[in-house]
Amino acid sequence: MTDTGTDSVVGTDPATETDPAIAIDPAAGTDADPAPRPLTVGAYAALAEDRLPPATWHYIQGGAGTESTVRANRAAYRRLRLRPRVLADVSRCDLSTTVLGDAVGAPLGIAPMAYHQLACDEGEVATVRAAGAPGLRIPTVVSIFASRTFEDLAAQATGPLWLQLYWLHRRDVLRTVVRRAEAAGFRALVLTVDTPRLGRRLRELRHGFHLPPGIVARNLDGEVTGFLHDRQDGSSALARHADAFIDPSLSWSDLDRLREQTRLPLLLKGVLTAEDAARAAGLGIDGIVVSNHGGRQLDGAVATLDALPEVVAAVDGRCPVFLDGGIRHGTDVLKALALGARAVFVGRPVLWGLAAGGEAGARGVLTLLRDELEDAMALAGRPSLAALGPELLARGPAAAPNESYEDPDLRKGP
Ligand SMILES: Cc1cc2nc3c(=O)[nH]c(=O)nc-3n(C[C@H](O)[C@H](O)[C@H](O)COP(=O)(O)O)c2cc1C
Ligand SMILES: CCCCC(=O)C(=O)O
Repeated sequence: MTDTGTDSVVGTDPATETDPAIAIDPAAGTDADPAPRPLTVGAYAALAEDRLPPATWHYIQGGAGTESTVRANRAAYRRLRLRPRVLADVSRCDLSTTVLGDAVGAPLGIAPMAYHQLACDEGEVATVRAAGAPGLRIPTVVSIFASRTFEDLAAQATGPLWLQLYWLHRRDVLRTVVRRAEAAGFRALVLTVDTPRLGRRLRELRHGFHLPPGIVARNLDGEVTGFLHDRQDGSSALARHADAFIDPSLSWSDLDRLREQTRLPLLLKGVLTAEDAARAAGLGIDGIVVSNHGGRQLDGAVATLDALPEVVAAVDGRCPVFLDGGIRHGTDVLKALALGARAVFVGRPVLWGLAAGGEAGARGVLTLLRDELEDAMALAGRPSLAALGPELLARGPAAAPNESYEDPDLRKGP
C-alpha cells in the first residue's frame, strides 16, 4: 500500500468469475459488467456508500461532535513510519497466533457492532462465516445489540465468538444473555465501558436515525428495546434507547458481580489511559481493548494508537492488550502490533464489506487486511509476529491524508 494508491482497478480478472471472495457482485468481472475488484479497504467503503441508504451510511460512518477523534485515529498511523530490516529471510511469514488461548490465523478480530443487518440481509451470520474462513479463523465480538441470535451465530461460526455487553439497568436481562452465550459456546465477555450514554453524533441527529422495520436487537426481549424504531426529527432513536436502558452508574465495584456470574474471561473495552489500565490489570481483568469506540463517543478523546503505549506499559504483561479504531491497512496492523497490541479489531470496514457483497465482501475485506499485513511483514524484514517491537517504528513527518478512498473516513463530511 502506498500513500499515492488510489482506487485504480485492474481489468477483468479471470479469478473474479470463479472466486466468490473476489466477485463480490454476482455480475462483477463478467463481460457485461467488468466490475472492479476492490484493491483497498477504502474501495469497499465506496461500494458501501453507493449501496446503503444515506441514513444508514451516516450512522455507520459517523463519529461524535466534530469527528476529531475519528480523524485522530487515522492521523496517528500516518505519523509513524516503518524502519525495515533487510536480509532477514522472509520466504515464510507466519501470521498465526493465539488470542485468549484460541489459535487464530491472523492477529485480527471483528469489533462489536450493533445490527449488521443494516448492512446486509444475513447480518452477523455472514460476518461470522467470513471470520471463520480458512486462513482467518479470527474472533468475532458479537454486540449485545446483534440482529441475529447467538444460537444462529454459534451454528455458523468456525472462529471464536466473544459477547460484548452494555451495562443494562436490567441486570436480569444481562444474566440471561450471558447464560445463553455460555451455552452457545462463546469464549469471552467484553464489557464496553466508554458508553454511559451515547456520544452526540450529529449525523444521527441530522437524519433522525432509527432502525428500519424488521431489524431488531434479536437477543433482547421487547422490554429493553423501546424507541429503536421510532423516528423523531433531530433526534437519534439509538441515543434515546441508550438513555433509557444503559445504566450510567457502572463503576469498578460492579465488575466483581459480573465476574461472579460467569467463568468466561472478562475484557474491558474502551480504556484509554494508564491509570484505568493499571487498575483493571490489578483487579485481574483478562484483557483490555484500547478503544475510543471509533470516535463515536467522546469527541476529542486521544487516538487509540497514541494511547496504546501507556496502556501496554501500565498493564506490564498482566493481561493481553488489544486495540481498535482506524485500522484500514496491513501497515496499520503492523504498527499497532509493534507498539504492543496482541491483536487488533476491525470495525467499520467489516460493515463496508457486508454492504458491498455480504459474506464474500466481509471476507474480502478481512483477507485484504491479512494479505497486506503479510506483505508488510515481508517487506519490513519481520517474518514473525514475535519479532515485532517498537524498534520497527520511527516518528513522522506525518504523511498527508490521501484525498482518495485511501482514507475513507475523511472522504465525506457529515
Ligand atoms: C455502526 C457501529 C456500531 C457499533 N456498535 C457497537 C456496539 O454495539 N458495541 C460496542 O462496544 N462498540 C460498538 N461500536 C464500536 C466498535 O466496536 C469499534 O470500537 C469501532 O468501530 C472501531 O473503530 P473503526 O470503525 O474505525 O474500526 C460500533 C461501531 C460502529 C461503526
Ligand atoms: C446504544 C449503542 C448502539 C451501538 C453503538 O455502540 C454504536 O452505534 O456505536
